[in-house]
Amino acid sequence: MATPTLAHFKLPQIDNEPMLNYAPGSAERVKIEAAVKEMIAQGTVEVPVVINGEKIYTGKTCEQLNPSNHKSVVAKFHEADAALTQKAIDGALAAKAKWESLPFNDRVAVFLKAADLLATKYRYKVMAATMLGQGKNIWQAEIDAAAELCDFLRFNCKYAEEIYSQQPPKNAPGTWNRTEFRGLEGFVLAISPFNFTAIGGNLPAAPALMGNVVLWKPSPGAVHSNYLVYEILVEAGLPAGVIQFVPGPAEEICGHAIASPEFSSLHFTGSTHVFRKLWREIGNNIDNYKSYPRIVGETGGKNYHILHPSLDQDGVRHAALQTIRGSFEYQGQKCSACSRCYVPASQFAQFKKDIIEEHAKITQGPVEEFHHFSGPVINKFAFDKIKSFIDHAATDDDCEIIAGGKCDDSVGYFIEPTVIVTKNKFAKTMTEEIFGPVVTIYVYDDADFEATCKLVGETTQYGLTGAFFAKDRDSIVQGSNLLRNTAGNFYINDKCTGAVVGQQPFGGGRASGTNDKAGSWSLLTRFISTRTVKESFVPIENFVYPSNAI
Ligand SMILES: NC(=O)c1ccc[n+]([C@@H]2O[C@H](COP(=O)([O-])OP(=O)(O)OC[C@H]3O[C@@H](n4cnc5c(N)ncnc54)[C@H](O)[C@@H]3O)[C@@H](O)[C@H]2O)c1
Ligand SMILES: N[C@@H](CCC=O)C(=O)O
Repeated sequence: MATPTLAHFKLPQIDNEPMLNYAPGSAERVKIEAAVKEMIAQGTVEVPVVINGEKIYTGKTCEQLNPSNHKSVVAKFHEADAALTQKAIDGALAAKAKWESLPFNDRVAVFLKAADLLATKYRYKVMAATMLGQGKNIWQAEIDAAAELCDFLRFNCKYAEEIYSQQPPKNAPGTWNRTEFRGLEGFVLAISPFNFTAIGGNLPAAPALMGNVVLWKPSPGAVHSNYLVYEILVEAGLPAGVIQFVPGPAEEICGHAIASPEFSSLHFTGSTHVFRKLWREIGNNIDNYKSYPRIVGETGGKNYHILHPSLDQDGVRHAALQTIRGSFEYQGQKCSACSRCYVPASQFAQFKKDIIEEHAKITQGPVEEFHHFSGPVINKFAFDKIKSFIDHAATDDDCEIIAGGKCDDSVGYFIEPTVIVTKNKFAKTMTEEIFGPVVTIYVYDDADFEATCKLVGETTQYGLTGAFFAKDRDSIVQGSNLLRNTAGNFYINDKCTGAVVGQQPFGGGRASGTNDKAGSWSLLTRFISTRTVKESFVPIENFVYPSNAI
């Protein structure tokens, strides 16, 4: 039965999800503490593969460990394989026609409802899973699993509505022109990282909202929280098959999906080398696809803070505090985390003193000791990798560790927030992505500000985020111009992390990604294939034109 269109519906007002503050004794603090305790008491959770609404327990399982205490298994998840991936593709394609023909308001309602369920009924549960599974403290879990994910789900609806309202401005007499924003033919493959529950949710949800069907391969480091998000979408009314939840071996699942002629798009967030590998696989398979696949990927970074010589004492202190936050929040495991810092020689003594004094106030420990600013890194692989950077700096004559540097994986994967000062502008820790709580400072001559801006752009292959601290407007304009192509998200007198959906659309260029800007309308345009429709109302009477008259 055709669906009648009986009105143009207006979306509810879309605003950022208000962030709660979780001060000790507050109502929300009591609730999150209770949710964490309940989740610990519940023990290991079993997570299935979900295909066409069916929960599949394959029996081939993998464990997600609690990074604060690696003896504790957060989740045992069942793994899909190539055969199940094919079943997921077939099921998704079968679900597509009904899903994309659902009226826009009904599609939107699923995601708005999911956001409301997350903000209320499931807020503390998803936060607790993000804390215990991904090693976030309360505040980091709130800004990710509650606020950012609600914002993605809601703002996507607003942006989709704006896209749908873009119609041809002109119609010749007797005709009517329209634009349809179709989903892509085939299916989208969404591959998500461990570090943001919100990104996990957005990678499949954004294309699904635009009428696509999606295979979601979550990160093994975030399976529990991601599965809860999946269940919320289902409770909100997402039809079976529209998003297929397929955890398991990345190469087997993703390789099979990318080899399918029906593969229409990659929506990826993760490391640069994995994205490049996938891009190559897609390129190698180009003759077999029904359509040219859309490749969307947000990847690594080597983000910077740079201080201008114009800063006064307050400005330097502000930059030092923002550097502590930008480098060490969530143990530096944000793609946007500050990892290198350029300080003029005239300000270095004060900056160093401020950094060391503030660093001494950082406490670190398991996430269920709720007051800690710093927690564990995600797993043994990350621990060993980050430690190797610190070990390298410890033996490098050009480098001095001025704060932190200790690593302990006896119970959880703890790495002290570490500050290195280097004389080598191309030191290993100035050039390579570490993805951990390590920041390296390079001191430049005040007279070399312009050259240092050039250096910022030439030191790494990345271009994700950067922050510039300066006092007067002329310096701000100068720095902003010189640093234009070094970052997709550029901050003036603020830290280089903490982008908010609806406020700072997020993404970078160069090796940091395709810069399609998560949390904006432009990302959504990657998952649509427009159809232009012209309708004529009046029959023609002759095929010749006046100019053909003799
Ligand atoms: N630019 C951004 O917006 C952004 C946001 C978050 C994280 N990141 C980046 O993500 C990285 C950290 O996340 P991570 O450790 O989860 O990244 P990762 O690249 O190790 O994993 C990301 C996803 O890719 C999958 N994967 C790994 N190898 C694969 C393969 N061979 N084929 C197919 N899939 C494969 C993983 O299982 C996971 O689901 C960092 O580099 C960080 O900068 C970027
Ligand atoms: N919204 C986040 C994105 C981080 C990616 O890992 C930030 O800017 O901190």
